[in-house]
Amino acid sequence: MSVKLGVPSKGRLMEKTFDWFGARGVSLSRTGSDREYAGRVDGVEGVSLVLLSAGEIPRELAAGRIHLGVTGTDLVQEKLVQWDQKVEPLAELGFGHADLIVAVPMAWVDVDTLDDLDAAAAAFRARHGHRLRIATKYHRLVRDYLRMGGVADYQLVDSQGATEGTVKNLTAEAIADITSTGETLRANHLKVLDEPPVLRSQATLYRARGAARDEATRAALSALVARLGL
Ligand SMILES: Nc1ncnc2c1ncn2[C@@H]1O[C@H](COP(=O)(O)OP(=O)(O)OP(=O)(O)O)[C@@H](O)[C@H]1O
Ligand SMILES: O=P(O)(O)OC[C@H]1O[C@H](OP(=O)(O)OP(=O)(O)O)[C@H](O)[C@@H]1O
Repeated sequence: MSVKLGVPSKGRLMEKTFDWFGARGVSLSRTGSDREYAGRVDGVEGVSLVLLSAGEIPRELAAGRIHLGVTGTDLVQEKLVQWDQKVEPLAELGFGHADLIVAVPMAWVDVDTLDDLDAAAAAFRARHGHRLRIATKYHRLVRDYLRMGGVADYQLVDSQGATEGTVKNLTAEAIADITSTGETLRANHLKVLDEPPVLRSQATLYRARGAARDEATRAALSALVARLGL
């Protein structure tokens, strides 16, 4: 069996991942038509490329269907319970940097910290009869962060995209999402809480723990990892 290397199939992470491997003598490329999710690996034996959504790579690693995978730290830590028992980070790749943050409307001049948010949430519930809504797709990470930060009286509402728009659309009062330049937040009149972020994320190469059970796959995996200088 060959080593299966999972790489994001499109978007911001794919090209930079190809560049990162290329700079280390391992050439990744897409084959076939623009729309065909097929690819090849040159420069090292016994490795095949699996093009996947970045969001699915954590699950594929945990299931052992791919041996190595590139995806964001945020997606691994959100999607895998006890992620460090399932995957091992081999290298931070130095791109795809983004912070997972909590943001509130700029107009909330009294809310800058988690303590302020907790007070605002209690006041909101007293006034409106329902809990303050925070829109996010990072349910697990955000719930843990708010619990540690002492924020109690809120509810998470699911948002799988365009999360910053939920406040304007009146489906949430606050959001928790990834930001890099901050432009999307500013354009939607939101400000980041003056606290450490929930998580600082970047693209990372992970190895599936417990994958590569046969000797040939283990040897090919070791050769690839050595070739990458890890
Ligand atoms: N603005 C940004 N700048 C840098 N990195 C970002 C930004 N937004 C998201 N990311 C990172 O890119 C990675 C992939 O996110 P993305 O939402 O594109 O994946 P996805 O949901 O699997 O996409 P798709 O399902 O459309 O393939 C995540 O790790 C995320 O942290
Ligand atoms: O700080 P910025 O540089 O403005 O980037 C942040 C935006 O980028 C991501 O969205 P993406 O483009 O992946 O679209 P999405 O809303 O569909 O997730 C993220 O969810 C933010 O909305």
